[in-house]
Order: sequence, then structure tokens, then C-alpha cells
Amino acid sequence: MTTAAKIDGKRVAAELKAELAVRVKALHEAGIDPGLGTILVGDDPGSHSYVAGKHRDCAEVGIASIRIELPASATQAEIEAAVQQLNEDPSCTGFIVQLPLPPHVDTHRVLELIDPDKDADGLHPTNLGKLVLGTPAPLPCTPRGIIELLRQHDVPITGQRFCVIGCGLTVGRPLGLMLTRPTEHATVTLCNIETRDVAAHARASDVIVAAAGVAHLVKPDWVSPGATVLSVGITRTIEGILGDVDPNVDVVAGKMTGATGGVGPMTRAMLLTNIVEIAEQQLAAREAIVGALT
Ligand SMILES: Nc1nc2c(c(=O)[nH]1)N[C@@H](CN(C=O)c1ccc(C(=O)N[C@@H](CCC(=O)O)C(=O)O)cc1)CN2
Repeated sequence: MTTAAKIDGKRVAAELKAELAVRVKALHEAGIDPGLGTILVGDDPGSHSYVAGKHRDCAEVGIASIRIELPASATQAEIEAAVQQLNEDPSCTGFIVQLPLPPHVDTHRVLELIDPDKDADGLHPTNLGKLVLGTPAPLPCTPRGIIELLRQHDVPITGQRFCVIGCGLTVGRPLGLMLTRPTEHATVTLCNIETRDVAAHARASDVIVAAAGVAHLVKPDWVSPGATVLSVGITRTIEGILGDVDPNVDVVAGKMTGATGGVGPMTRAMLLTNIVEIAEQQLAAREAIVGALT
């Protein structure tokens, strides 16, 4: 019985963070100290754990962090005021609004108010539009992490057939856009809740990305022998965390992530990467001005 090789996001994320710490030090020496802001609304335990992880990562690489927490009862106006506060805060290089927001909030309106130059999640419509056009812009963290994870584990992308299960704003939709850029040129089937016979689409694919938030959705008979399988969605149960991929898939897959330690740590590492890149662009712009004046 074969066992799939592990795709290790924890290891790759640790390597990326070590490189980022060096870049943050160089920025500091040039007079720029990057800062990440987070806006967290409500008491969802998952969201609290993810935001806490993002701030731990910042401390690890030397990025300052600014944390805004609002109760689940916060009004649209209060959340928009928090966005405005971080838009105007010079110590905040970039920020995120942790999703999902409570159901009474107009999420798209909140995302639209983020200054696109401070959009550390790459979810502002301007930056999603730039992704479609192929213009440089901050990229959504989970899809960026997935592509980096595949590269680091020598999983080919160009010309490969991908089945992305789930078409949410943070993973499926932007991942489809990124995988079909001319730099990747993958063939992507983006499955949604109405897709007929998702198993057949998955079986016809070289890489399966499960981002539906349905525990153990992807079964061994959904996977063609040797395929790569990434688990993105997480379901919290009293027995612990369950991923979207049944662990028994490891007898069929060539390479796969676990429910944890795969894509999650990469999402966080890519958020830090986006912050450092924004800060480096600010430094380059400053140096260009100094150069033009001297
Ligand atoms: N504004 C955003 N909101 C959300 C995003 C996002 O990219 N931007 N993605 C997800 C949640 N997410 C990031 O915020 C996220 C998910 C998982 C992890 C992670 O490190 N997971 C660990 C396990 C965590 C645990 O034990 O609780 C792992 O996989 O090992 C980090 C970030 C939705 N919202």
C-alpha cells in the first residue's frame, strides 16, 4: 500500500519567515519599519486563532502589529471607521479585515473601503481587477501560498488539470484566476455547490484543491493514482480539526497535505510577504524621489 508524500507547509513557511526577517531588518536599516494591521469582528474561535497566529508571526519576523477588535454587535459604520483608521495610520503598512464578518455586515462595502495600496489580502476590487489584467498587485494569501507550496514540492502547474472545490472569495475564485495566468497556464475546473458529479471532475485531475469547508469530502475514490491533493477547508469538531480531505486518500495520492500544517501556515507566511513587499515598494519609491532630487 503506497503512502502519499507529505506536502509540508509548516516547513516552507518557516523558511519563508526566516528570509522575511532578513528583509525586514534591511528595511529597518533603511528607515522603514513595516506594520500589519488586523480588524477582527466578533467571537468566532477560528478567526481569533488565525488572527493571533498572524500577530505571533509578525513578532517572529520583526514586523510591528496593530490590532483592532470589535464586538459581534459592531455596526457597519463602526467597522468602516476602523478601516478608515488603519487607512490613515502611517505606522500601518497594510492590513486585513478578518473574514467572515457577522451576517449583518456588508462585507463587500467594507473591502471596497480599504486603501488598495494597504490591501494586504489582495481582496480589494482594484487589486482583484489587476490580478485579472496581470498587473502587479498584492495577491490573495491562500492562493499565493498554494502556488508556492506546489512549486516548493516540485508539483508541476503548467498544462496540468486542477480541480478546485469551492469558489469562495479568499480561496477558490482567486486561485482559479492565478492558476490560469500566462505564468501558470493550468487548466482549472472550479466546482461549486451546484456542480454535478464533483468526484468525476476530481478523478480527471492532476491536482485537487479542496476548499469547500466540508469535513472529509474528498474520498480515496475521488483521486486518480499519483495525483496531488491539498486540503484547505477546516471543520472544528469536539474530536479536533478535520480537513476537507479524508486522510485515507493517502493510499492513492502521490503527494498531499494534512488537515493542518499544509496550506494554513502558507496563508500566514504570504500575508507577511505581502506586507514586506508593500514596504519595499515604499522604500523604492522614496529612493526614486531622492535620486530625482540629487
Ligand atoms: N481576511 C481574510 N480572512 C480569511 C482568510 C484570509 O486569507 N483573509 N482565510 C481564512 C482563514 N485564514 C486566514 O485568515 C487562516 C486559516 C488557517 C490558518 C492556519 O494557520 N491553520 C493552521 C491550523 C489552525 C488551528 O489550529 O486553528 C494549520 O493549517 O496548520 C491560518 C489562517 C478565512 N478568513
